Amino acid sequence: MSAHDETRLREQISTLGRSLFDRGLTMGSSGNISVRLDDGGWLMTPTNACLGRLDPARISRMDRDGWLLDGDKPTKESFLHMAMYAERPQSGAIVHLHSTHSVAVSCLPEIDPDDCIPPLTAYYVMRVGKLPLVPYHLPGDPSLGDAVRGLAGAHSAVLLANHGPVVAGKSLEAAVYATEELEETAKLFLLLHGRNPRALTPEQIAELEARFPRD
Ligand SMILES: O=C(CO)COP(=O)(O)O
Ligand SMILES: [Zn+2]
Repeated sequence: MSAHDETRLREQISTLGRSLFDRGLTMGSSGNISVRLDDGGWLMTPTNACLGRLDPARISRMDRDGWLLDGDKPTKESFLHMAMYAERPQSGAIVHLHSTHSVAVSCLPEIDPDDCIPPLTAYYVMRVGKLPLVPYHLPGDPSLGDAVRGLAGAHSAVLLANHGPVVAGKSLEAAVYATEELEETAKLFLLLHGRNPRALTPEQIAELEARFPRD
């Protein structure tokens, strides 16, 4: 990857981070973003950084073993991102947010831990699919990586209990789109609570998956 490409990726992380933050999709210094590099390493947002005010030059660059090569100290969830990448060679980027409605769903006692949000809309099926719940762990706890490893091969998105979503995509743009779709569908799910909404049928889901395969 050329220096120009890496510069472009650093700018894209900062631009999309600001867009997510400015729309209230994560608060304070919560959330983190990573992108896989051609050499097997990653760019990751620094720990305790506000996604709305990232400095492209200070984004952490790590090698394929997770050692910091330059930039600020990486997110405390770096091993969570790396565990997900290890299971998903097709994924080029990961977004983790504390987006309000998704976090709200992650706190509900009655959700199905194998599939937290029903298939309410076509775009949710196209961008997210089945969303498993990962049991609660401390933020930054290395055991979170192990918990995600078993699920990430079959799922591009997981929901951390009482915490928030972690979403992988082929590109950073794809991961951001999927995270936004997840948040909007979590909002719909909560809006429709108690109203017995009609979810898509297995046939409708199969048709979408055939026509618009996810990564
Ligand atoms: O969302 C977060 C932890 O889960 C934010 O942590 P970092 O500031 O270390 O990225
Ligand atoms: Zn978090």
